[in-house]
Amino acid sequence: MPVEQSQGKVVLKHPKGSSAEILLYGASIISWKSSSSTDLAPKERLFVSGKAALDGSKPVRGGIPVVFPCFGAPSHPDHAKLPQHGFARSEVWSFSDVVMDNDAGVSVRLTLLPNDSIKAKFDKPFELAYVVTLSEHQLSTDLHVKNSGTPGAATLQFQALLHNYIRAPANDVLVTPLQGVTYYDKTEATDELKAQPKTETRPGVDVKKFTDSVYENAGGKYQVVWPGGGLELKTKGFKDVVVWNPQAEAGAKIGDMEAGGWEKYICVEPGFVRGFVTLAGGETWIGQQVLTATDSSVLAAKV
Ligand SMILES: O=P(O)(O)OC[C@H]1O[C@@H](O)[C@H](O)[C@@H](O)[C@@H]1O
Repeated sequence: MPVEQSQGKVVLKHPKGSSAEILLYGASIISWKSSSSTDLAPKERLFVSGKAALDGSKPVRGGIPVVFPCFGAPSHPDHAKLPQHGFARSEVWSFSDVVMDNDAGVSVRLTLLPNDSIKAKFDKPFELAYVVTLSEHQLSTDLHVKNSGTPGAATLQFQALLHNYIRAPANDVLVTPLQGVTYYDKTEATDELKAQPKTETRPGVDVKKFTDSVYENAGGKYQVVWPGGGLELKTKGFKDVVVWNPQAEAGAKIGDMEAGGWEKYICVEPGFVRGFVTLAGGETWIGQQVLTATDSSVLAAKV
């Protein structure tokens, strides 16, 4: 069966061998195995820490957590009661339906609506739908955010981000093309320095040291390459991108990070995180990413 559901998990299987596993908890994708056009053996493309909780007791350290309605510590008054990165990654979503099931791909929709625990912290009318589509070499994830209030009712203001933990040798990986893009460096010591815009000068961004950079209006299409491997990210609606790797400096302080885990991934996270999306009652916003497994020589030729 191309879509299997069991014990809080949805598994997608493509006839050509790729697969994806999604927890209803947080709609967190915890595995994506895919071949590429030049490497025909499906292999794991995401990193999940060996110490990650997968039992719904805390957000998953790895995979693709969904960040909504705030990125980082809340900075908007509507989000004041929320934890870092909001509630979407720590609520149980509902399986809605199979959207597509054919040779091109298999696709499912999960949804999250306000419940009592959310309303206690964020009493705004919203509906979230998350459509995950698996094809031979690609994984697409679309986040639909609706202000479910009536036209003329209060606006819904939010940030959203897909926190991709891409399995890659962190000390050999490069992200392009971010040269010339304005970014904010969250590794700086003070709030004042964190808020100061910098301009990226590197043709390829590495994470050999502790990196936590928020690139604003970053272009929407990125290559993540390392010797012998690579991924391409294409996005819509997510105008910004965050590049994060804690290295040992910050990684050793993360309780659910396995020893040396920071050497095994890079987070490249498309989001709308500088400023806020504002939706009037009845309006919907869509943020989309398409991850394509490919090999670095193909990507290098495109850069
Ligand atoms: O530990 P968390 O809440 O999952 O966050 C991990 C990281 O997520 C990144 O998106 C942030 O830019 C970092 O500042 C943060 O440390």
